[in-house]
Amino acid sequence: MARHWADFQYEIYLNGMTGAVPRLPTDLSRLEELTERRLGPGPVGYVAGSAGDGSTARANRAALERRRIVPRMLRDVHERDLSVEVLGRSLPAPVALAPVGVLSIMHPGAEPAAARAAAAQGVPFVLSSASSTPMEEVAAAMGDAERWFQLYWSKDREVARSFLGRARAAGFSVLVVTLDTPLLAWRPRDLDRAYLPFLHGVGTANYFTDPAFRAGLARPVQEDPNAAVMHFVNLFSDPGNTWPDLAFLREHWDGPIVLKGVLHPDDARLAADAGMDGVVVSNHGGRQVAGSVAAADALPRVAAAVGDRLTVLFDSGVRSGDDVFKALALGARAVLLGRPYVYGLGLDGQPGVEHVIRCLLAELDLTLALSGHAGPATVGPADLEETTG
Ligand SMILES: Cc1cc2nc3c(=O)[nH]c(=O)nc-3n(C[C@H](O)[C@H](O)[C@H](O)COP(=O)(O)O)c2cc1C
Ligand SMILES: O=C(O)C(=O)c1ccccc1
Repeated sequence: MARHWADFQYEIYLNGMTGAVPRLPTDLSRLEELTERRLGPGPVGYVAGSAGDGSTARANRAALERRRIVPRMLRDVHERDLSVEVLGRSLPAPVALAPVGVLSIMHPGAEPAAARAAAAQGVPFVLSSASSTPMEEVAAAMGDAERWFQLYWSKDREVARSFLGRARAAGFSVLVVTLDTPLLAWRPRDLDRAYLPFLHGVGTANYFTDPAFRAGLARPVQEDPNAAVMHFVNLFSDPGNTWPDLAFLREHWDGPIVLKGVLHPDDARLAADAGMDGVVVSNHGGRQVAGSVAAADALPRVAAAVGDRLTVLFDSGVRSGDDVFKALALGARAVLLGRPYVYGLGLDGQPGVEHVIRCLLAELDLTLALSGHAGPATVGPADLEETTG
């Protein structure tokens, strides 16, 4: 049975008959400001911050806003089904929650709260390597709901291998390997406050619980936490990796592998040549390369290059159902939702994340219907026009 996402709209109006209004805004682009007002600028600064002067994050929005939907009429949109096949799994809608580290800075419920929300709504949760909760605990909070694991590919191969084994054992099905963060970028908002969450021991839970990581420490984590943090910072990522190194991942992961942070069509082709299953077209929400191409501008080029060989996913700048529609039209099979769900978590824990997912998908359902589509399959480049102004 297809889920009727748009019913959330009537649910809200019906609840209004008894005087209730939603606890959070239904325009998700308003969440950032509200979160900052309620939580203060500190944690929100880390989440909202970007590389350089923030122009890449703005370019992500501009590239989506520049494209406008051209709705079609009289196409029978009475019965709709938003489900899609992605990497061999059937998803109820073309959306998953993006990997976001250090969620405990936003809410004490952290990753388990967000993961429960994703599970309750049936959308996949992608757990970050840099989560503030060990992956086994997050998995336990999710039952058998769909979960994917994001790998920060450690310099210590034994740690990377150990993470893959643990993730597999904990029921994570798809591996998302992030390529755009061999180093953390120049992020003035964090630099000006001299704030890096790891130095406060946040975002290291998977490492500190890992036998291979602990084997590299001279003394146990509890005895010398500062040394453990420094060890984490040193091995967290490996700027020395090159394309042939992907063979290591294929060897140690028997499910689908998706490369996150691909923007150039030639890199997408190299991913396909290396036997990968998919790519996430993403500039990390503008947090890595200042001045980078907007993700939505890169998307159609990557889709044209490898759309027939790889599953193309997208993130960076998605704030509404119509943004999801546009990403599908530009060639994405599904999108990852980033900052909006993190603000939902900060404002209201698990219910806040569920609110965000339900708003996004209700709006997508309505956008599809009002544009003449009964589901994602019929959406394509002809549904958009690009404005110049
Ligand atoms: C606070 C924060 C932490 C993030 N941590 C990770 C991470 O651990 N791994 C990863 O692959 N991407 C990480 N990302 C990037 C997201 O997965 C995603 O690419 C990005 O949020 C999309 O941009 P948007 O939020 O503007 O839509 C992080 C993003 C934010 C905002
Ligand atoms: O802040 C980020 O964007 C990010 O990707 C990250 C990297 C390491 C740990 C936590 C988050």
